[in-house]
Amino acid sequence: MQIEGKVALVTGGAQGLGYAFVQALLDKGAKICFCDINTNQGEATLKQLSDKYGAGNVMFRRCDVTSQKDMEELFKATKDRYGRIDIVCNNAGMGGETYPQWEQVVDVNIKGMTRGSFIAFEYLRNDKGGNGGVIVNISSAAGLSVNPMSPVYCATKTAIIALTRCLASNEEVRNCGIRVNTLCPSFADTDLVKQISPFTLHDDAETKMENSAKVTNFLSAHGLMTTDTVAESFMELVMDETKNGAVLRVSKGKGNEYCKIEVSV
Ligand SMILES: NC(=O)c1ccc[n+]([C@@H]2O[C@H](COP(=O)([O-])OP(=O)(O)OC[C@H]3O[C@@H](n4cnc5c(N)ncnc54)[C@H](O)[C@@H]3O)[C@@H](O)[C@H]2O)c1
Ligand SMILES: CC[C@@H](O)/C=C/C=C\C[C@@H](O)/C=C/C=C/C=C\[C@@H](O)CCCC(=O)O
Repeated sequence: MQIEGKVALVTGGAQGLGYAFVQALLDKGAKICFCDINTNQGEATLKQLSDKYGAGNVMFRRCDVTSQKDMEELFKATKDRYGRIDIVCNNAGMGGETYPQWEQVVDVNIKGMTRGSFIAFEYLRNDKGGNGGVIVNISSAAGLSVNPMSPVYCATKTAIIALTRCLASNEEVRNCGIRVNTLCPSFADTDLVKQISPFTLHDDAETKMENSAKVTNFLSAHGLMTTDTVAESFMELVMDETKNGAVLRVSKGKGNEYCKIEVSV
């Protein structure tokens, strides 16, 4: 896929991996709409990107991906501004293993990405005025190899792999010219990783210290990628038109690994 002149929508683009995906797309000549629930960070990122790439090539809207109304308005505003949508990155996500945060994790990580995929179909489908295109859902290596410290987060990321594989292998979706891929990064240097707090049955200080040490050891064992490294893998899923239903794991230690997840037909 040639990126020059294409229009991309990225959720959770104010910082972290989403911000890196936005920059990688702008570097290739895309026009961008990014959203985020964090208005202050979104506005600050918008100013930075507008100064660098031109205000006509990037827009920001506050949007909560758990809100159907917000997301419908986001897609409509993007189409109204740029006249088309070709690329959708469902990136917004969060971690959390205790009540009530874990319910928000499920809402954002599963329902938010499902919502973003389904609304994207209405704008990309070439049988109803769209141009076809590609959806990249951001899962995680934690969706491929789970760990006892993040049961809820891992469950949500495994769900995204299943959602993506099912949608990509659906004949109706394929016949509308839409590709659906998922990226499964291992650890990258973002706020989400800095704020990790593992699942635990105990709240005593000693257990918290033990769990904190486990997380630190886990992180150091896997290593941290830069967000730009992850963005390179993301762009491969966007630009390579042979990639549909791809499950791409990327890690500091092993780089890119395409994973085979069975689809029963
Ligand atoms: N950082 C990693 O190591 C890593 C690894 C694998 C997968 N991921 C995934 O990458 C994605 C981005 O995470 P990140 O590491 O950049 O974290 P981050 O916390 O730096 O960025 C996430 C962004 O999403 C936004 N967001 C959260 N909830 C939202 C909502 N309801 N509506 C709109 N925006 C919302 C946040 O405000 C933030 O700007 C997530 O889906 C995460 O699970 C991250
Ligand atoms: C230290 C392992 C980590 O998964 C533990 C997390 C504990 C609780 C918080 C949880 O809700 C959030 C997890 C966030 C993980 C961030 C990045 C992962 O997506 C990367 C997975 C790396 C891997 O498993 O190879």
